[in-house]
Amino acid sequence: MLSLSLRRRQGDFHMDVAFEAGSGITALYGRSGSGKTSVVNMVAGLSRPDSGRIVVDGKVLFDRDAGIDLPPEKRRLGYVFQEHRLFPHLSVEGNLVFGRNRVPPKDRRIDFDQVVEVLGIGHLLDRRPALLSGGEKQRVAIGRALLASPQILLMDEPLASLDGARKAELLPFIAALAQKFKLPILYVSHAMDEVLRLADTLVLMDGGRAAAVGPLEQLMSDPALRPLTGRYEAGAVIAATVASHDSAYGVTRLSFAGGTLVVSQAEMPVGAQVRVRIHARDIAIAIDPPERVSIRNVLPAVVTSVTAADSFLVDVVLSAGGAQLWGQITALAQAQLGLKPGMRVHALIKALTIARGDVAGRDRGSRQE
Ligand SMILES: Nc1ncnc2c1ncn2[C@@H]1O[C@H](COP(=O)(O)OP(=O)(O)OP(=O)(O)O)[C@@H](O)[C@H]1O
Repeated sequence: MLSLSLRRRQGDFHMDVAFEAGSGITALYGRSGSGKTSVVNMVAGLSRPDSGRIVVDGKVLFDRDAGIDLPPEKRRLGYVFQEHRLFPHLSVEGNLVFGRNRVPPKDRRIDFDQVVEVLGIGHLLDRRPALLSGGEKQRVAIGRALLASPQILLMDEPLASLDGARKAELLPFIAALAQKFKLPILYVSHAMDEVLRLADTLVLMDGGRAAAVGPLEQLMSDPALRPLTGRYEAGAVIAATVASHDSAYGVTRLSFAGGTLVVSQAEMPVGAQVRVRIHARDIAIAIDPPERVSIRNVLPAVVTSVTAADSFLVDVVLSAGGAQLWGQITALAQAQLGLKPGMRVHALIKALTIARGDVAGRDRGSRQE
């Protein structure tokens, strides 16, 4: 568990950040200049806060009042940067061994062979970094950081320098790390597709502050946070499990807290954990249960909040069995329906509007997308 509370003035910019990050992947998300890298650098010991405290798993890394400020090499952190920073004169194996040798044998808790296997780099061990693709280099850099048996892994835009295909190749490896090595990860990104795929917890950074911290599904489905999440299209994100495939009709059924969702057939095994993005504009709301309607997803729900987004649109947050859905209807529709918190309604979602890219695999046990 990472717990931090930090203040630092850098030029005109004031950082004043506090949050806690538990197990799994915690994403620091925010626009350029919001302070994401500054947080990671302070945790790593690469820059010094003016005041505050940083604790990882009960170990105090920095405490201004107590006069504690461990140097980077004593912090037991792994750091993966945007660019790989591998040693060019060493082979892949040499780079990995370098990482492992940074810690005395008694403190090594991450197995060399397992790292090689999880990252799929066994066939590259003899090669020099210059002969690797961008994605392969980054996998080796991750392996080197892991083998130093860190208490937490810091990843600062590790995919930013890769093209779309390499990025897609690396995402499942990163998703597998936190679980396979029981290692919390602090992951900096300004790319929402990465964050959706990876993050358990989201820290929304804004102007040097952690403006909101919480489970990703909750923060993404909150219209009030739209100024921070909203460069991305409005909508909810729900956690679900692949329940069945129906090849005859080309559909997949996903089960989630609020019932079953039918989507176009997904290439994922039954039982896989997924995250589904449902765009606010694709939710229609009916007060009475609709009959003989083409829409397959009709979910009973309760209205949680109704807020005008602008003069034309109204945001309606719904709870479907505890899962939060976010719909947008016109102000005209709201004038006729008169939705209020507590009302029982039916959320209608066209299966067609949930595109393949909206269903992201979360099955960290496999390397499948
Ligand atoms: N050493 C420094 N001295 C003065 N100002 C700095 C220093 N380092 C960063 N800043 C400023 O602090 C602010 C936060 O920078 P930071 O790099 O943490 O943002 P970021 O959210 O990681 O941005 P990006 O997504 O562009 O990498 C910026 O306004 C930046 O110009």
